[in-house]
Amino acid sequence: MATIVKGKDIVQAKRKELTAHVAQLAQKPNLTIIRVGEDAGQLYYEQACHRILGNMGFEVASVSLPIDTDQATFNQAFDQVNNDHGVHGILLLKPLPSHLSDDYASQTIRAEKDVDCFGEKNMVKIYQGDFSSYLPCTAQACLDIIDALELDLKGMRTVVAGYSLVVGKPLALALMDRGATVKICRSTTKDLARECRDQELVISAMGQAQMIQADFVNEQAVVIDVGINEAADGKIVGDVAFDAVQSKVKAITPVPGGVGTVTNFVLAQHVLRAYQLLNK
Ligand SMILES: Nc1nc(=O)c2c([nH]1)NC[C@@H]1CN(c3ccc(C(=O)N[C@@H](CCC(=O)O)C(=O)O)cc3)C=[N+]21
Repeated sequence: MATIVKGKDIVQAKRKELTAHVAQLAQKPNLTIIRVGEDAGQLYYEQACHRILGNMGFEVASVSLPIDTDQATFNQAFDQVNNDHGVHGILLLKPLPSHLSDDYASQTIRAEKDVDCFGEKNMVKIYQGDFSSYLPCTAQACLDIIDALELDLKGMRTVVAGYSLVVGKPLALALMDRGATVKICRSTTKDLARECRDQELVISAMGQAQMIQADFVNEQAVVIDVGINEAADGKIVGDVAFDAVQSKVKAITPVPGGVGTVTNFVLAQHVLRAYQLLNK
């Protein structure tokens, strides 16, 4: 039986501290979420942000644009949020509809407001090995879970399955920076089971339910499930076949209640940092 790694246990004490800190500020730190369309995963995250950051004393606002918004209108809406002095952190929900590019937003976002690290300035730093600025919240959440488990990443055989700009790629770079031996896979990797089977740490961020099965893992493995997928019955599930895998491995994060919970807390930390940077 695996240790079930609950996000709540990792963030609970720190959440109290952060809430107390926020209560003492002159003004509520503001997170503004920009969403185009009505994607289920994005709405789920957005609602969680409103509820959880709201309860911690943040001000959370949403700018919701229709799915057929054109590029000029999108850029204009982005400018408005980026230039608004009342906004401290910006979360642009991904993915955007395929007819829209985030090039303009990524090139112009004020680095201090870039709490999910999609802007070019912050992204380049990560590529250069400078992790002093923001890391995307979900990638940071995985590192926080690794730290809570006190895993020694030096030389650790690690698979990152999934290579998105918001999770897989920055996470792989951060793990390499900490000395891990990182193998990057994706859902189309030939024989993914074979690539995962002898790994000490398996992180799945592919966004496909039931991808990681019991024969992908060994008894010593730690499994971090980043996936957020909607099952046929409307429930949210991860990338890992949880019941089968948890009976075999050393430790595993559940969905919901695992990485997502920590992601939300990291976002709150980043918005507080944005507030501090902008009020210096
Ligand atoms: N630019 C960008 N960054 C993202 O990080 C991003 C995104 N776009 N688009 C959508 C997906 C989805 N996602 C979630 C993160 C946390 C929860 C979450 O907080 N879940 C909690 C609680 C949910 C609840 O209690 O309702 C949990 O799993 O325990 C959910 C979903 C981030 N995404």
